[in-house]
Amino acid sequence: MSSSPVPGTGGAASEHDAGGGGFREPLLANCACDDGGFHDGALAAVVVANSAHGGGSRAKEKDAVKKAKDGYWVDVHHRPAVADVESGGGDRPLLFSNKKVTAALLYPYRVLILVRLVAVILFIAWRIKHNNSDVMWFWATSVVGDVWFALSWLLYQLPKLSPIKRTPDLAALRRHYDDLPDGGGSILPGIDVFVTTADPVSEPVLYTMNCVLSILATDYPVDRLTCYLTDDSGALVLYEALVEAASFAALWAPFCRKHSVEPRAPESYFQLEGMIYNGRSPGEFMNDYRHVQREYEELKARLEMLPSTIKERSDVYNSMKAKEGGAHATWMANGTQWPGTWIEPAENHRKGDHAGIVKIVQSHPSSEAPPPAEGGNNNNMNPLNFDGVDTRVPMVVYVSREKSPGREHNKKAGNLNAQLRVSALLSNAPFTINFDCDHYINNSQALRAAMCFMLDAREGDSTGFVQFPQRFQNVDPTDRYGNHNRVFFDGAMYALNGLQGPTYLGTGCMFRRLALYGVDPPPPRRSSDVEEHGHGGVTVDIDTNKFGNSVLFLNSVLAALKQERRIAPPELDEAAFLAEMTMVVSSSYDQGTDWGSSVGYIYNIATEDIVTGYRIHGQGWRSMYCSMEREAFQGTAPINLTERLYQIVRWSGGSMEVFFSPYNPLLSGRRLHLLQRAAYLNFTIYPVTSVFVLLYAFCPVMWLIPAEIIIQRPFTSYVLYLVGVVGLIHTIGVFEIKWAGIAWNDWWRNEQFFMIASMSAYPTAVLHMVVKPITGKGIHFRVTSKQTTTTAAADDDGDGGDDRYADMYEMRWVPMLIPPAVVLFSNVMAIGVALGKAIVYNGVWSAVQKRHAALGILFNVWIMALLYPFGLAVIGRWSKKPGILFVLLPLAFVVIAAVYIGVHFFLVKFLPFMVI
Ligand SMILES: O=c1ccn([C@@H]2O[C@H](COP(=O)(O)OP(=O)(O)O[C@H]3O[C@H](CO)[C@@H](O)[C@H](O)[C@H]3O)[C@@H](O)[C@H]2O)c(=O)[nH]1
Ligand SMILES: [Mn+2]
Repeated sequence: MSSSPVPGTGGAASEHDAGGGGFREPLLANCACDDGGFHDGALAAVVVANSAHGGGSRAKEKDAVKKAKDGYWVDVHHRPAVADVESGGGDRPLLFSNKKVTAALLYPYRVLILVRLVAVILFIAWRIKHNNSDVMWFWATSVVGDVWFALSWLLYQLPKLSPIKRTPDLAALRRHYDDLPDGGGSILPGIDVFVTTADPVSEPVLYTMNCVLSILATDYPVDRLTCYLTDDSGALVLYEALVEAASFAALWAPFCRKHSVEPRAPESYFQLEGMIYNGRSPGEFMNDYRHVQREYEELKARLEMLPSTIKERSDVYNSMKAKEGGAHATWMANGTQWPGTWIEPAENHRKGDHAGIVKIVQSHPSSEAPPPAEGGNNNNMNPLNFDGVDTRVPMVVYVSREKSPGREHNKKAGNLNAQLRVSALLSNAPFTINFDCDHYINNSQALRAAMCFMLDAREGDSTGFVQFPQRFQNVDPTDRYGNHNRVFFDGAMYALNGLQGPTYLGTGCMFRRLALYGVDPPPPRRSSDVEEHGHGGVTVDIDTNKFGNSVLFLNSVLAALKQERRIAPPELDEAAFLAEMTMVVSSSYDQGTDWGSSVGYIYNIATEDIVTGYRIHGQGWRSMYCSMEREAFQGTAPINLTERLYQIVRWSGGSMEVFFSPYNPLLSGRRLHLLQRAAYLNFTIYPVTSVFVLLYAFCPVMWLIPAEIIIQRPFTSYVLYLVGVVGLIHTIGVFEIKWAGIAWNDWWRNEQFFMIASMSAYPTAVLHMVVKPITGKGIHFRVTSKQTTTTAAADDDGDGGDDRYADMYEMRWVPMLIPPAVVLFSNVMAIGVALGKAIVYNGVWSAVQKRHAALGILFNVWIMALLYPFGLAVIGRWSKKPGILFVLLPLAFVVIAAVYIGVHFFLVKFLPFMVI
């Protein structure tokens, strides 16, 4: 396919400008997600507000930012005739448009990269030539460090040379797949949606159910969608919560459809303050809204009560059965014992030791009464008027895989694989999408958007997965701990999008089922090939060694290869079918098969996401990064520094594990694009950089010793070179910020977090790798804490501020925090002492010495600036007052300088031989 840029002319209708039948503009103008409820006044204002934008100035501001962002991108024009012949796609539509960075921005960006490359080479050559240092071992190590920095920067930078942005064309998808002229309904393919949860305690049930509800109410044909929740703890609470959520969905989903509500996660929706009504029935909105909100409050109350409801019920049953003796079981509402974990743990009923469970919570809509004909459906169950609205709810399935003591369960990857197999038996949709339980669908068009990429005429068939950016809703406005990660999500990922595609990021990713099964992409079709269904031209061994011992599962793989779109469960003797489903989630199913290696999500690596994406790319599939005007998904991020760093340990350690695995990007992945390979290589080695960063960070200590120690002479040229190469990184950054459409703050936070992690999380991960051959233990997948301290820490400091970010001010000291603390402390000391020395030796120091001192201090200040968020974390709740460090630090410098001067003159007088 060839393409030519024609700036300024519109390409295919984009998600944003799709008119009429397409996606409407975001419904919400002003979504300050404050805790405040929805007052009647506000509600009235909503309905009246209509086009008079509630949050006018903010909306305008947003518009301006958006324009500025898009101003740096131009359409890549597609010449249909060429592509159609090449792809053999015949009548298949183009479903997305491409944009690339404008030449005016891209070329200077590339030139700067080249300039820096040259500068770095000159710098290293200069250092080697001037091997003159007061501490030679340090000199040698730092030269090695500089070479490493250079290589790792290259691996990081080269894949970013030609970023691409792609916008799904939802209107075209509707035209070609939904509103078919002959009234044939929708021909969209099925999607199996997976939600994983580790347990109901570390991952609040309310979040998980909101995730499920956002799926059940999303805009996709209900009979093509199945929602699976896999509970890795086998807890009855989660099963019953799912039952409750599915039944609430019967009200929630039609309400969302009728009033075009966004987002379709009720907790977030009911927190919205102002919105423009965009549905079809403004007159009925207020009444419906109040009714649904009341019902939702009741659902929440029931969810909260579940543990005690279950406990009380179980107590009653247990006392009834007391005479028969036996353990204290946990009982389901229907009077049978729960096969999973019990409140009072017992043999075969405790965490890590329980049976596999598959329960259909809500059956497939086809097995129920057909949707109401126009004007129908005003039954007693539903007091609202849902005339003409599809009131059906997609199929909902609860899964908990079997756990046995002494077996490796492979954490999230194992969980997802079990889900993949169960779904193959039940619905076998050709596409799957998975969510962490703390993420929800924020844009009800998101699944359709992903489908635009999967079904596109050009690259649809070779697209293995479609990844969306991860966005977070609970991060403080200053993003103190760099949770938004925009440099990664909007920089690195758009960059890869111009190569073979973004990496898999763990959540919000739609997969082609076959790509997950380890099947190769189909060979490019030529125009002479006839349009055929099925995965033509690829041979796959479908055997039990590869896929395991379930005949039904093997059949499902065959069906998937033929692209038979089964979505309703096969008709089979129910008992036998249940037995087979339980078998595919048994804890031994994977053993001796390719699950976890060449089939499914990959095992034994803490970042199952990166490596699974790598495996799929290595087979030649491509992936797509899907950006939407209204964020597709939202999730939560750890806003507590300790938690955040644990997460980084897992990511960086997991990434390095990839290097020492069969998925090493230097050696494997036969069909990887060269620069894509470079990017993956960078992912697997970047934490090593921290070893050298740490070394440099300790340099300021030299101020604390009496002698002047110069690590590289001539020192002035050295510092100037450093300023040059570091300065160039930031100049390149200025360009990158522009095309990535991010703020300077995002960039700076990223720099700061790289530094903080380089002193804590990354070296910890490196250490893990070093001792791994001895201990045999990999990086532990520790579930990221999601507990909100909002209620616990209710404003006890009386400052009246909101405590939404209470968790941010709590730092748990753990060993990995020692190095940054030492660096921070020695920097503060060093600056203070340097100040004292400058005063004491005023008039004694030569001009050169003064210059050296000034340059040294420059370095200290730089490190302090990078460590700023860490400094805030250290002072805990004091950091609520912005800018406090700017008072505290100078104070500390002055005190230290004074102490230094005092000690100095004391020594001069009494112990002259010890003068410092
Ligand atoms: O034994 C386990 C452990 C975790 N999970 C699930 O895995 C998901 C992610 O776990 P979390 O602790 O929230 O990890 P994060 O640090 O938030 O996850 C990021 O990093 C992970 C890789 O390290 C990716 O898998 C995630 O998608 C990505 O959001 C959650 O839904 C968990 O329920 C399980 O199902 N079983
Ligand atoms: Mn998470």
